[in-house]
Amino acid sequence: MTSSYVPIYLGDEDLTQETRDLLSSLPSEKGWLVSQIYQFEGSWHTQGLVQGILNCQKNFKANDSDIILATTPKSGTTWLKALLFALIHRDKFPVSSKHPLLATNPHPLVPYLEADYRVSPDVDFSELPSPRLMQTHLQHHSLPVSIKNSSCKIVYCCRNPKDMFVSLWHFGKKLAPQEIADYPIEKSVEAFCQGKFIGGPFWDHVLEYWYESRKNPNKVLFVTYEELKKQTEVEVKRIANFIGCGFTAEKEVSEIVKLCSFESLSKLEVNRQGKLPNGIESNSYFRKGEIGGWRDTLSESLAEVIDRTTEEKFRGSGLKFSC
Ligand SMILES: Nc1ncnc2c1ncn2[C@@H]1O[C@H](COP(=O)(O)O)[C@@H](OP(=O)(O)O)[C@H]1O
Ligand SMILES: C[C@]12CC[C@@H]3c4ccc(OS(=O)(=O)O)cc4CC[C@H]3[C@@H]1CC[C@@H]2O
Repeated sequence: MTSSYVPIYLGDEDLTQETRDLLSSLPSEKGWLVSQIYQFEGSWHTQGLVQGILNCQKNFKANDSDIILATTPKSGTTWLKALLFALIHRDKFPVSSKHPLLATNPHPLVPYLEADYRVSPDVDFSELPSPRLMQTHLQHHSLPVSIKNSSCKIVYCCRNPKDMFVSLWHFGKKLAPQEIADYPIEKSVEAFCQGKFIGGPFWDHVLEYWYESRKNPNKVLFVTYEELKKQTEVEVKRIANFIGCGFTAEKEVSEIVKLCSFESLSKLEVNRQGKLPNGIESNSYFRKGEIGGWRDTLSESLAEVIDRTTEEKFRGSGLKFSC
């Protein structure tokens, strides 16, 4: 059994026989936050997620106009969900006191593919307004074939691994204090560097999308949390052009950037109180929203362990994180 705090879609109830058979053949380990994780197609997942991924790979049919947000967990998913939602729907929802992001957390506004397919294998996204916007944490090679073969666009966002790790560490501490206490930070860094956590290995995830974006720049846009933070308007315009909804008015850009900023979203009642449909407290997705915040949590020696892994993994790729 997975731990009780785990969102229902990551849990291990009602798996199909096909998934049970598959799981019994997969390498498995005690997770850092959940009791058991499984290595499927090179990446680590809970039993429930493996079921969701299989359903999604079998049943999801991408439209040419779809926009897929792909991220590693804790790398700016919430921010990009808000920005992309606001960009895509800006004609229907101009920035005003009635904007949906003022009343709804960004997560329920943008479906999370493998999680939604976990809850319901025949979930229907055909009612979503076009262009449809959906999110995934899947590695590129695990995406449903139709995402790769259609003309839909993929916006990929990652973050420097030390901040990503620290963000996940604090997220876990909030969600599962006991599991974190049982799993000291040194062990978590070790597991992280071995890639053994949901969605890991981090570096393989990033590299795959990095190479895809270079091979096919009209299909995959590579964004980093750091660049988005440092020059938000420039990056938002780049994203808007990529998804085919470029701006004419500068004012529109700055209004969307302001609406989706950490400062604005984190202050809203809807993001401070209550739980999301996945059972996680809404405020868990808003902590510090900074670059380099890892310094408050990681010792120099633990930071070096992550840096060494990054150096090894990214050698020769031309990819570097500034932090
Ligand atoms: N609008 C926003 N702008 C910048 N960072 C944001 C943001 N909304 C959430 N975040 C930060 O993004 C991280 C969560 O990532 P995800 O959305 O992928 O789960 C958290 O980082 P920290 O824990 O470092 O603060 C969170 O604070
Ligand atoms: C999907 C999720 C972000 C990832 C969260 C997560 C990440 C790593 C974990 O560690 S390990 O047990 O695999 O070692 C566990 C979790 C559990 C919760 C996951 C989050 C639920 C909603 C977020 O988008």
